This record gives sequence, C-alpha cells and structure tokens, in this order.
Amino acid sequence: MKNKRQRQHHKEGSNFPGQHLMHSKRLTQSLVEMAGVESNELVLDIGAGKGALTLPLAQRAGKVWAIENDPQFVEKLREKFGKAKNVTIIAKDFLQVNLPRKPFCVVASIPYSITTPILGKLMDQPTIPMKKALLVIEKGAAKRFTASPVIRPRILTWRMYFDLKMEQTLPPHHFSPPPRVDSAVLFIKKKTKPLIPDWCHALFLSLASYGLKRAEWPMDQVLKGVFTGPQITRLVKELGVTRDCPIGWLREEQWATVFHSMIRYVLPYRWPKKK
Ligand SMILES: C[S@@+](CC[C@H](N)C(=O)[O-])C[C@H]1O[C@@H](n2cnc3c(N)ncnc32)[C@H](O)[C@@H]1O
Repeated sequence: MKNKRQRQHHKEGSNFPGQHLMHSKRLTQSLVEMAGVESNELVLDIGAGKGALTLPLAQRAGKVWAIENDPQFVEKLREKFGKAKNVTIIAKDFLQVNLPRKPFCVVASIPYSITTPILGKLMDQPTIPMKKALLVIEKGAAKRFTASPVIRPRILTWRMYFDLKMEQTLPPHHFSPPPRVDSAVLFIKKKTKPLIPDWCHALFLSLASYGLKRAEWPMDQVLKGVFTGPQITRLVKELGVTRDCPIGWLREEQWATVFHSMIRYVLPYRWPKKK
C-alpha cells in the first residue's frame, strides 16, 4: 500500500522521490554565487538531476562531482557534461559514495526524503574535510536545524563544529513539479574554531544525549548525575544561569562550558557513557 507521498510521485511518473527540479538559471546562478565558490575548490552537487546547479558550478569551481542515482538523469548529465574536464559524474546513491579526503564544499538541491542522512554523512564526523555547504532543503527541516535553543543531541553536536544558518525561503514555484511545501536555503560553514576538539566528538554526543533526554528539566536536577553539588554551584555561576534553568535552554557556547567543566573536574567514571 503506497502512502500519500509515494502516490503523488507515482502520478508524477517517477520512481525516484524528491525530483523537484530548479528551472530558473537566475536562481541557480545566484545560489552558486551565494555559496562563494572559488576557482580552486572541489564542489559536490548531491542529487544533480539534469544539472541545473552542475552547469554554473562547472563554470566557477575547480572540480565538480555531480552525484545522481536516477539512470535517466545520469544519461542527461553524461550528454551535457561528458566532455567537461572538471565534471565527474558519479552514478550512485550519495549515501554509498566515499567522500573526498581533501577539503571540499557542497552546493546542492538535495532529495528531501534523505535530508538528515545526508547531513549526518557530511557532519557526523568532524574529521570529514567539508568546509561549507549551501543546501536547498525543505523549509521545515531548515528551521529544525537552525532553531535556538537546540534540543536534539545530534544537531547540537553538529553545531559545536559548524555554523548553520537559514538564508532564504524558496516558494514551490521555483521547482518543477512544485513541491507541496516551501523550501529554504541552508548555509553550513565549518567554524574556524570548533567549540570542542575533534577527539571529544563522541564524548560530547554522550553528554548531550544524556542531558537532553529531559530537556525541560532544571539543569541542576539533570546534571547531578554527573557533577557534585559544589561543582554545579560553580558551573551555573560560570554559565550565568539559575540552577532551575531548563537544560534545554542552553546555547551551544554554554554546552561547551558544561563539557569542558566535566572533562576538567569530573572523574571519568561519572561521564555519561555512549548508548
Ligand atoms: C530536488 S532534486 C534536485 C535536482 C537538481 N539538483 C535541481 O536542482 O534541479 C533531487 C535529486 O536527487 C536525486 N536523488 C534522490 N535520491 C538520491 C540519492 N540517494 N543519491 C543521489 N541522488 C539522489 C533525484 O533523482 C533528484 O534528481
């Protein structure tokens, strides 16, 4: 039994979900400009479709990987870019693609159905050399990723390493066929100075998962499983909050303070463990 979304795609004559293509050259040009792509950069176009972004990217970037898993679109990409020296067409599911080992950027209008797995692949490991990404995604998702304060441990952990900003709303008429919801441009940039070191990534995720399990609880109640009473007193003073402040209200910088205090003052056997 197909759900509503699948039935809609079936009507549109495609087996590949999320094929809402951009048709305005002005828009695709302006997105590539907004991304600030440089002539020496490697750029990934994830879900390249018929190449609406691939073309302006190829004109600006050093190298472009056009990644697409619909064979009909791959055929079109080969016709258009087969001879372009700086475009590599990768006919694969992006989630199965090995990411570059050298620094790269992403400029893409991605398939909405796998937005979180795509972002996870790009940001779950801080050692992945992604410098920046300009992504067209569903507006609701863009709002979730940029909301403040953040109460999802995985998103909070991304934001310890990357700045995420919603730049612009794109109404359905920019796409063919038009999606039923608004889209938005999400801009992601690696922080010049991450709030926690790369090697602390898993440990921070454990602390965030532990703390945000009860995001609405007062922070002293939540943190007493990790910190001692006097340590909490010192910590809330340093954070500039009251003891009964819901832990879910903390900003990224405050989470970094909690984390660094834990590393510094709390014995490792009390640190939250990876689940
Ligand atoms: C929103 S469309 C964007 C197409 C094109 N970039 C544009 O702006 O016109 C998303 C594209 O992602 C492709 N796609 C869907 N799932 C994919 C996957 N797992 N890996 C690579 N491409 C995928 C679809 O076939 C579609 O062409």
